[in-house]
Amino acid sequence: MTPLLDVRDLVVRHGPVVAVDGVSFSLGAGETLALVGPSGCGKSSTATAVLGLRRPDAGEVWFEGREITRMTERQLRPLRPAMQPVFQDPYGSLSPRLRVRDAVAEPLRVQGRWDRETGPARVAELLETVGLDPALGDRRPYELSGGQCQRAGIARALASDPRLLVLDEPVSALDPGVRAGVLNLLVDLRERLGLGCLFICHDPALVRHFADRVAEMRAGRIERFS
Ligand SMILES: Nc1ncnc2c1ncn2[C@@H]1O[C@H](COP(=O)(O)OP(=O)(O)OP(=O)(O)O)[C@@H](O)[C@H]1O
Repeated sequence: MTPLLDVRDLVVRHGPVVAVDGVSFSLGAGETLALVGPSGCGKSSTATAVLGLRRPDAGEVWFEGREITRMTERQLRPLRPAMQPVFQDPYGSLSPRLRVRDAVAEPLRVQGRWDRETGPARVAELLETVGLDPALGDRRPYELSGGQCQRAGIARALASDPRLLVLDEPVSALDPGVRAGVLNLLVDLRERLGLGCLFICHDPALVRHFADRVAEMRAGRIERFS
């Protein structure tokens, strides 16, 4: 079967620094692969290349059987909703200007899927899906706790009906007390929605709880899978 994501011999350089040095892995639909390793080993650089946010210097990224590495922005645009990032900083993924309700609605509007009749109920449903009271939709991000804000960012990602989530340290900035809640939410969503997840994390203990497979990265390379 065609994998959801197939990364082949990926190389990413930042000037003279070789951040990713020939990384290959694949990920099936509904599967979670964790990328673990020390700070600076190239995890985030891998993520940005997978998401098509930067072109790799060499190698290929295939998404659902299509090679996206050499696509133009125009060709890539219809695929972008299917691959959604969730970043470390919960406040960074939501515009401070927008109420949470509008931030979650924005992908629906941008993708031409907003319906004035059903849209508000869809937004409320998305907020409930991530364990937030829809009444919090009236607030702006800075009026939410870190955990609530990360949940709102996940609701926004889900508004695009993604098939792949690329989670870059999604709970690392949260208080230890709320981490487990957000992690359990991610486990639940992954199972309910059949999402493929590339889960980037520096904490091997967290990863064991969450991933089907673990790729250990060091100095730009995957040293082993377990
Ligand atoms: N925009 C950039 N410009 C220059 N060097 C960069 C840039 N982004 C990353 N690097 C370098 O590339 C290497 C890999 O960084 P990357 O952020 O991908 O690793 P990481 O494993 O995600 O680290 P962390 O867990 O600290 O985020 C590091 O040496 C880093 O300093």
